[in-house]
Amino acid sequence: TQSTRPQRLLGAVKKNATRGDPRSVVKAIDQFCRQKEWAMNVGDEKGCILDSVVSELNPATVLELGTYCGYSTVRIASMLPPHAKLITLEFNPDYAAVARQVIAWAGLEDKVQLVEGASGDLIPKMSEQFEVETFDLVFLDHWKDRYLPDTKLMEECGLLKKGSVLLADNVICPGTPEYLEYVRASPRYESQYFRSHLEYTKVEDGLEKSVFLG
Ligand SMILES: Cc1ncnc2c1ncn2[C@@H]1O[C@H](/C=C/CNC(=O)c2cc(-c3ccc(F)cc3)cc(O)c2O)[C@@H](O)[C@H]1O
Ligand SMILES: [Mg+2]
Repeated sequence: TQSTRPQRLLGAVKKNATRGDPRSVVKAIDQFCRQKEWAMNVGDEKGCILDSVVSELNPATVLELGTYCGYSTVRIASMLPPHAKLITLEFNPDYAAVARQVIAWAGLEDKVQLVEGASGDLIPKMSEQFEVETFDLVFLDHWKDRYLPDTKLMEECGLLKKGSVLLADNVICPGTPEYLEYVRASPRYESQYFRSHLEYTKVEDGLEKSVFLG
């Protein structure tokens, strides 16, 4: 049977990255996507913006919506302080299986909890099932029409506190117009756009950083 692109991406990680070295895993995926096959990872250019937001925030609890192959999971988890936790949600079992191996290759299993399921179902269960009160950082990178409903759901479930940061990928391409309008118009958020490019291309894209004001 034919391999899938995520499986070929995993093969490139195992071939070119060093076990236990997250930066080499990130580099191997970026190289694979530049030289072999494009894939929808946040990529190296937007990834540097992601890194700067994480290092500035130094979050203890992180939620990622949409694991895909685990590229941004590895980028974020590799920068977390010792007892910090990253919960990442992924509803495609094939992608989840690849991501688990990418995260393991990077040696970051202890910092990451990959939960299989739909964000809309799992977000209301966060506090009781995953022992999380609030998230310091949420990285949104799943289906673009889920950014807004899931943000409202996180508000309703009390998962955001004053100072919590939402960082959203692809606000220009493919675009998340309803989400963008909401966080920019709402008095409960202070939003900032970081202009960049769609991963591995010259097309404009960017990240929107929105601080929850409580
Ligand atoms: C509600 C729910 N719950 C749990 N997991 C969920 C979920 N909704 C989706 N997922 C999961 O997350 C990933 C999906 C990511 C969607 N990302 C994009 O569509 C995307 C697309 C581009 C792109 C840009 C220009 C083009 F020409 C083509 C594609 C770039 C990107 O960076 C993207 O992120 C994928 O792993 C999916 O299973
Ligand atoms: Mg994306």
